[in-house]
Amino acid sequence: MGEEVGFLGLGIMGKAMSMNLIRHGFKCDELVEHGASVAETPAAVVKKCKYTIAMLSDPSAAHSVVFDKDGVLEQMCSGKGYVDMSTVDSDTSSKISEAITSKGGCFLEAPVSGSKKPAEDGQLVILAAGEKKLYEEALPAFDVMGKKSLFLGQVGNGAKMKLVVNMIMGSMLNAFSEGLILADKSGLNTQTLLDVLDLGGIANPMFKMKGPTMIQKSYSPAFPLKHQQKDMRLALALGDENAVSMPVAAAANEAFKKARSMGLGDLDFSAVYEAVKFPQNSS
Ligand SMILES: NC(=O)C1=CN([C@@H]2O[C@H](COP(=O)(O)OP(=O)(O)OC[C@H]3O[C@@H](n4cnc5c(N)ncnc54)[C@H](OP(=O)(O)O)[C@@H]3O)[C@@H](O)[C@H]2O)C=CC1
Ligand SMILES: O=CC(=O)O
Repeated sequence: MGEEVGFLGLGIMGKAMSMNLIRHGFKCDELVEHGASVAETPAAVVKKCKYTIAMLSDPSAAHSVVFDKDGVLEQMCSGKGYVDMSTVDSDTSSKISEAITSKGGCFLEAPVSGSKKPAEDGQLVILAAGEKKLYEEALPAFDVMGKKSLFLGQVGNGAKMKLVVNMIMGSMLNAFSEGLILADKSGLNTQTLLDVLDLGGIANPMFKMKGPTMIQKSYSPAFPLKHQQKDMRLALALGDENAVSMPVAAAANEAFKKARSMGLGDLDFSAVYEAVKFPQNSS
């Protein structure tokens, strides 16, 4: 990926990831600042660039950027590559893959694990699947955006891996929220709980990072709650398809849905703490 790279989707993640590409000498299209040029439509980006990377909110956004009028597909052709790093379900990814390859292009899905700070620091974990040749071509870009890239085989495997990881993460955050509430309601100091957790076998970076801000009710979005709920929903659908019973994840999804209904969808996903707390406060 020596040539100019197109980047579609400059939200929390896309902005940080594309900035890293620019910092490391990639010429990035679709960035307003820092000397990169801006194109009007996804089709115009694809026309101009050999490689286009997308980092979009959800399956519907990933789908429409490719298939809608002035979308990626209009200018896709042999010799071009499309790398979708959004978190979507494997069906969406497969449909996009089929469309891109039917026009002669190459497709790779490459969702990432790691949030705003790892994106800024080039420390993401990249879960790629699809066209191996495109993976190899994309590695120099992945190396500046991430600390580790994995190639997981056929299209869909990257999407599934990402959903499994985020299903676990969302369930853990709910258990953590309940623990904070239980500690508080039973007269314990929540900061002491964080210290104890950090010393033991269930210490982890998420509890360490989110715990103090949750205690302070500070939910500036690194990973928007609406996206975590989307991931729980998609992971539960994957469970349906495979007849995997997931009562813990289903309960966690309900809490994220409740948080959305409370208007917390654009806050950080740790704001689920407020939804978990709410029934206790209202009783
Ligand atoms: N934030 C995080 O910690 C992580 C997020 N992810 C995943 O990465 C993806 C992006 O997340 P994040 O950056 O946080 O999300 P944001 O909500 O900050 O950004 C989403 C981006 O998608 C664009 N978009 C949405 N709908 C459309 C559409 N119909 N057509 C074109 N563009 C569209 C938005 O454009 P506009 O602003 O113009 O609406 C924006 O650039 C999601 O799939 C998320 O699940 C993965 C790992 C970590
Ligand atoms: O998808 C979110 C993350 O932190 O990874």
